[in-house]
Amino acid sequence: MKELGYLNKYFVKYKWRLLLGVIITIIATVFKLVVPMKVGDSITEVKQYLNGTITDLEAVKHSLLINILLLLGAALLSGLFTFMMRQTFIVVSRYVEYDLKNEVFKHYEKLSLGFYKQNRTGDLMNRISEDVSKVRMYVGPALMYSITTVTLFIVVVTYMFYKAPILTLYAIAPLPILSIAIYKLSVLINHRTTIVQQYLSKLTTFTQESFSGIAVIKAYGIEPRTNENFEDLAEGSKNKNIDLAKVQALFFPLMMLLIGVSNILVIYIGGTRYINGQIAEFGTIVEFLIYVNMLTWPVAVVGWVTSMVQQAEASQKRINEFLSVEPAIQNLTEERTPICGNIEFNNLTFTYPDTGITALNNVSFSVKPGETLAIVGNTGSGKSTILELIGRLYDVGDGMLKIDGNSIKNLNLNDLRDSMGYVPQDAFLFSDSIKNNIRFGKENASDDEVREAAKNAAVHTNIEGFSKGYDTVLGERGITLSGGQKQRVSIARAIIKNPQILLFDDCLSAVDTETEEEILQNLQKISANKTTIIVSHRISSAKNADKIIVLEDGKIIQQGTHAALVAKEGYYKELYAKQLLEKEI
Ligand SMILES: Nc1ncnc2c1ncn2[C@@H]1O[C@H](COP(=O)(O)OP(=O)(O)OP(=O)(O)O)[C@@H](O)[C@H]1O
Repeated sequence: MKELGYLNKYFVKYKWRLLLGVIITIIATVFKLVVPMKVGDSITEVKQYLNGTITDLEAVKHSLLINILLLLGAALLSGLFTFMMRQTFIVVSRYVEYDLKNEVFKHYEKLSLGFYKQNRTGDLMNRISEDVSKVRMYVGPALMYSITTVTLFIVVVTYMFYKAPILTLYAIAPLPILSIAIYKLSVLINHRTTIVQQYLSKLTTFTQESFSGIAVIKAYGIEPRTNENFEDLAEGSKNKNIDLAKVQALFFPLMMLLIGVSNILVIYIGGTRYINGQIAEFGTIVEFLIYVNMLTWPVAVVGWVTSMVQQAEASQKRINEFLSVEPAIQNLTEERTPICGNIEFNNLTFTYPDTGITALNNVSFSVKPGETLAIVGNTGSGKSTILELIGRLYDVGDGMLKIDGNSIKNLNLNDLRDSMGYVPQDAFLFSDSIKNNIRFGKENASDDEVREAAKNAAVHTNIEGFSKGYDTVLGERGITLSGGQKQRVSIARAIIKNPQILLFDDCLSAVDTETEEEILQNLQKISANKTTIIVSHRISSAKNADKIIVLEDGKIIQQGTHAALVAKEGYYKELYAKQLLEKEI
């Protein structure tokens, strides 16, 4: 229960509703008690009439009618309060589920990229959905059934003891066995359910991957092999489901068996004691039969609830594990720090903490507002790492990377990120309209602003070509954009933000050279007093930059303007010559 203690704050938050739930549960239980009492009374009266103890038939009939009305009233009220009880406990559990999901999601968002690399997306999703659902079972049904059981036990068993103590002992004797048996069975069911879920998750992942990669599967003609793999997984899943069904099928027969034993005991012991005159009223036997049946479910539930709580504890432990992860990147100042865009790398060496790869080695350069810096170099030479560090997606040692003369860590993280328009290497667009994807950079942008940004990113004409224009929906159920179109929508998203620093990570690679030229010219106008950094493999993207740096294995091997670099022997000149040749061919 240590881990579940985390939820106490939610119990405090919803204390009044929960208290109301407890009161309603007690009232519902008291009304439940009236039903067997009146049945017992009615049987006793009929028996007394048959014995001749009572002779007035009309009085018996009248009394029976009153009992029936009371019984009906009590049953209705008990039903109404049971309904209200569910409305309080189950509704509170849904509120807690909602709060917890939001809390976990917000925390996930704060965590840095390293966390996402260390943990699988499936795991993250499971903790926010499956695990939170299991925790809800503790807050809702487990709590509700525990309170019902305790109240019912206190009220019913006390009354039973008052009526016939020895018979009560015999009647409730098999109930602990029932509770333990159900607990054991629930543990088994939960264990097998977990296995079934694991198989289901494998099956879902396989299906999802197969359909995402359907083009590759068809192109390679491997449908039969894929079918076989699917069949194997489905076969495994089926067998595990059958295993689960076997133990689930035991649940009710086991309950029935133990209720049967209690019933037999009540009839036998009750009958004998009535004959011996140790029980005054015949109706008590019938009344006890109803009580035993009433107690069975709550007692069975003790076992079920125990395993539910165990599962919730395990799930909360998993949730707490992630909630206790501190974001590696912390905002160290609440003070506002507007950004001008003076970027300075000073003998910076950076090693990725998780892989130990040194991506940058003693790198120094600077770039001012109004300037464009181009970074070229082989794949894996550290170009993207430079942009990630400027965006503070990773932290560097103190003082190595300065913006506007301050160490990047001393800047307000929100101001820093607000001042940036970052276009990553793999353009990621959301399953939403093109308009909203561009607006992502500026939430309240007008249609005209969206259009203007798209024009500057040279994608306006393409978008107009779609029948629904800017309202065209992208993603799984929408249209698929070409690689170049995606890159340009992603550029429009950065442009519309009108940031002080523009970071383009090889985001023109899928665009033809003419369009590239058009975009670069537009960018020159837009970024007149902004700091722009363009990472590229193409000289055409770099040639107009104010400064160019060439990276190799994390080190700057050349720097200068295009004119200066083509005049010197080295990587840049070779690349230029090669790309010029390719263009001519
Ligand atoms: N998130 C990361 N975690 C660990 N190592 C990384 C990470 N990103 C990149 N690396 C490693 O750092 C080195 C530099 O990578 P980087 O992405 O900066 O190169 P790049 O020049 O941008 O390459 P490309 O042109 O292929 O995009 C590579 O060896 C890469 O494997």
